[in-house]
This record gives sequence, C-alpha cells and structure tokens, in this order.
Amino acid sequence: MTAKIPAVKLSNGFDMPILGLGTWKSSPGVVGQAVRDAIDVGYRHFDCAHCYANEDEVGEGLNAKIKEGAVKREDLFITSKLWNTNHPPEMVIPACKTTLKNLGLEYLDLYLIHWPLGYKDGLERFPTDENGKMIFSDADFVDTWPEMEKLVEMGLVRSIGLSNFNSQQIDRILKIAKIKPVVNQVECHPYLNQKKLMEFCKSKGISITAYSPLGSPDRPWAKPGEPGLLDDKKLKEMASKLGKSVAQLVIRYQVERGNVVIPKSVHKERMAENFNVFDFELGEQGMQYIDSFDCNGRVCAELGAIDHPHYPFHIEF
Ligand SMILES: NC(=O)C1=CN([C@@H]2O[C@H](COP(=O)(O)OP(=O)(O)OC[C@H]3O[C@@H](n4cnc5c(N)ncnc54)[C@H](OP(=O)(O)O)[C@@H]3O)[C@@H](O)[C@H]2O)C=CC1
Ligand SMILES: O=C1CO[C@H](CO)[C@@H](O)[C@@H]1O
Repeated sequence: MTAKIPAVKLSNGFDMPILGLGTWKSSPGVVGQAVRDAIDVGYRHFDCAHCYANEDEVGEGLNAKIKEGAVKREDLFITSKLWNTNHPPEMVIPACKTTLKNLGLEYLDLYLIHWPLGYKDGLERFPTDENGKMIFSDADFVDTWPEMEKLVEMGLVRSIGLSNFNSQQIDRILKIAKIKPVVNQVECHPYLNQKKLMEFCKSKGISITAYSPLGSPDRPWAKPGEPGLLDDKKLKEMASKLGKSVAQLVIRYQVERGNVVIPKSVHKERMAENFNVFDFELGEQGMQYIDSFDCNGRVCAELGAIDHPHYPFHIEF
C-alpha cells in the first residue's frame, strides 16, 4: 500500500494530486512500462497531451493497472490537452473524443488548451510552409473556450483549464467564461519561478501546474553538454546539506509553494526519487534562497510561433 500524496483543492472543488508524472518525450515502447511503474511507485496523476503522440500507450499502461486491480479509475487524475491545430470550435469535441479513445478512458479529470496559439489544422502537429515557417490559423482561443465548457456539460471532462496563457489572455477568457479555468499549466522552476503569474492566477482562483520543473534537460533543442538546472552548483550544495538530490529540492520547492508539479521520468528509481519529497521542508529561508535563482531562464518558448498574434511571452507575465 503506497502513501496517498497531498492534493491541491481546485476552485471547482475537485482535488488534484500535487505531484504527477509528465509524459512528453516518453517514447512509444517505453512509456507504457513507465506508466505501470509509476502506479507501482504511488503516482496517481498523469500529465498527457495529444501532441506527445503517445496517448495510446499511456492508456494501455493505465488500463492494464486498472484491470489488474492495482488502482481504480476514480483513484487516478488524468490531464490531457487540446492541441494547437484543433482550436476551431467545431474541432474541439472531436479532438477530445480522439484523446479519450487513445487513452481508453471515458472521461478526463482535466482538459487544457495547450497553448493560446492556433496552428493550421490538418494531419501535421507542427504545420510548416516550404520555408520551414509555422503556418498559423486565425482561430481565437476565446471562441474555443465555449466548446471546452461543452465538454464539461457532456461529462467528457471534469475540469477545464489553460496552459501557457499570460495574464492578459487569462483575463480575456475570464470575461466570457461560464465555467472558469481552474488551472494554468506553465513552465516553472527556480530559473523561471513565475512569481507574478502565480500571484495573478491565485487572485483569480486558478492553480498553477509547474511543467519542466527539472529544467527539461531532455528537450530536443537542448545543446549537447549544456549545463542545466540539475547541474547548478549552489543547488547541489543546498541539496547535499539536506541529504536530498537537486531534483527532490526543486520538486519540493513547487510543493511548498502550493503548485502542482509534474516531473517526467521513464526510470522507476528516478520516479521514486521524485516522489519522495514529503519527508522534509525547505522552510521560509530555504524557499527565499531558491527564489533568488530566478533569471527568466525559460526553456520551452515555442519559438516557431514567436510571430503569432497570440504569442504569450512578449509581456512580462
Ligand atoms: N503544457 C506544456 O506546454 C508543457 C508541458 N510539459 C509537461 O511537463 C512534464 C515535465 O516537463 P519536461 O519538459 O518533460 O521536463 P522535466 O523538467 O520533468 O525533466 C525531465 C528530464 O529529467 C530527467 N530526470 C527525471 N528525474 C530525474 C532525476 N531524479 N534525476 C536526474 N534526472 C531526472 C528525465 O530523464 P529520464 O526520463 O531519462 O529519467 C528527463 O530527461 C512533461 O513531460 C509534460 O508532461 C512540458 C513542457 C511543456
Ligand atoms: O508540451 C509541450 C512539449 O513540447 C512541445 C514541442 O515544442 C510543446 O509545444 C509543448 O508545449
């Protein structure tokens, strides 16, 4: 029997486990076993997306564990995301149904608009022209949102939210929302601690999920040998004084801020290490020290869409 981990109470009353497993870059052939291992370790929250092109195998892993009686569907918290090519209103319900079919589930706990950016619809997830330039669509996310609300009314998803939205874009959604977004999932770690966006979201009843909490060292565009967050000398010093790893330190940092956090790993020992963050505290001083590492160190900037009219990172937060 694994210990139950703490939950964040969402503004619509649902509980969301504060720690989940990321699945971006978890390859087909590997991710199914990773999901099974994660459930054995104690993970009950999985962060998925159509864009990750592995939802079918994530679903196989989840359903195998449900079938063997290790977990029940209602013990799990499953998030997925509407991809940028599916923003036109008539595409939202079919896109969610495709994700449910791939995952082999009847409902999602949370469905997010992955980015405020619409891309040309079609078969490619990253549609580009003959010069390699991303092809945008003129779909506006405020027209997408009412269809997200319909998914709740249809019982296909319990909660809806946003990802990679800035404060002005969130305000545009809030102006028209009948059902409010409960989460904004954004990059968040000591080099990009998102203090202002966190405070803004909190004031609107929106919880933060911290993605790339370890600095995403396996992102495809990382330069070979480039030192990252997990190599930070000062964080290493602090972690070793506490008898913890840097990964545990930066995951704990999010937990103490009340942010949901979704580190990715396909290795069972690392999943266990990342999960083992509930037996120590950083305290006010430790938290303030980690806050001081903030340096606008964004690693997931979706630079191919920097010219998009809804590109979210041209303003401070
Ligand atoms: N909404 C959005 O736009 C985005 C959402 N996300 C979500 O957030 C999740 C997490 O972010 P992600 O970018 O994957 O990166 P993370 O910051 O979670 O880092 C993952 C990397 O860290 C390695 N790692 C994991 N645990 C340890 C450890 N204890 N010690 C050393 N290395 C470790 C993993 O390797 P290995 O697997 O080999 O163990 C992998 O290379 C994603 O998987 C996805 O679900 C991410 C980016 C954008
Ligand atoms: O979740 C994500 C992972 O990587 C993708 C590729 O750039 C991103 O678009 C996305 O935000």
